[in-house]
Amino acid sequence: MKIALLGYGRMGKEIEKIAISRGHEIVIRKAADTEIDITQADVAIDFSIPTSAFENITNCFRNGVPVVSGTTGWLDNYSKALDICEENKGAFIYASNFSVGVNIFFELNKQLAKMMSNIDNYDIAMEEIHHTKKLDAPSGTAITLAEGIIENTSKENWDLDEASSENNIPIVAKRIPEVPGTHSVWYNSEVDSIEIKHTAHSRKGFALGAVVAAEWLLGKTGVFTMKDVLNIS
Ligand SMILES: NC(=O)C1=CN([C@@H]2O[C@H](COP(=O)(O)OP(=O)(O)OC[C@H]3O[C@@H](n4cnc5c(N)ncnc54)[C@H](O)[C@@H]3O)[C@@H](O)[C@H]2O)C=CC1
Ligand SMILES: O=C(O)C1=N[C@H](C(=O)O)C[C@H](O)C1
Repeated sequence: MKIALLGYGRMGKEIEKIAISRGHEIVIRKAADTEIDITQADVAIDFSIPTSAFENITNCFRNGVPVVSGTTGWLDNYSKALDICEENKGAFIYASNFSVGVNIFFELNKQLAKMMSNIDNYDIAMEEIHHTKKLDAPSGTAITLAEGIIENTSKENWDLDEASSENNIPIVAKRIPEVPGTHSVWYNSEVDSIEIKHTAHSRKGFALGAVVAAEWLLGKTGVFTMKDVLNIS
């Protein structure tokens, strides 16, 4: 496949290595707000910045190029992007996290939330740790985890705060140099704690997942998720 990399930072460069090792060609490397001819590409992979993702993604829809996006922090515009995708009969996959491990973790988190929903005396807490260059907090992955808990319990929202409250899921975001991404969910009671945790050891898992998603998306029309790509039920 001819791939356009929309965003050529830490992730763009990691994706490039994996894409080339799987026989693909990189035809565009976009690292700023510059003009590009996206129609040269069979598929685009957007790992850019929160303020550029919407424009990058919708430019692909308008030009008939399928797009995979992993950029976080732009989701206020997500439903507008889906409308533009539909108008143009585009193809789109967004995931807050493309690694296989985290997508399994998302399902585990939902199952655990369901099990805990009728058990009293446990407080939920969540922590995400990332490198100090990360622009957004909490991470997109932490937000997806919180949404999975909200779907399956009486919790109503999340809060970037250390205090626990009746309806909130408190998320603590820590920034430590070089950490690729660590997410933990706890249920704490007076007598014990239950903890589930995912630790990324590098960016390879995110990058491989994004390339696999792009391979899977080619030739399809519509909006999909990593559950479709990985066939997780
Ligand atoms: N969904 C997932 O699995 C993962 C998502 N991410 C997310 O991906 C995004 C990128 O992460 P990193 O590569 O670590 O960041 P980075 O800061 O290393 O790279 C972002 C790149 O976007 C470029 N850029 C700026 N304006 C642009 C524009 N208008 N069009 C295209 N590129 C532009 C910047 O110059 C930079 O090279 C972040 O939002 C991060 O949270 C990161 C890892 C995994
Ligand atoms: O910015 C990062 O690095 C990461 N961002 C994603 C997120 O916000 O969840 C995914 C991963 O944790 C790395």
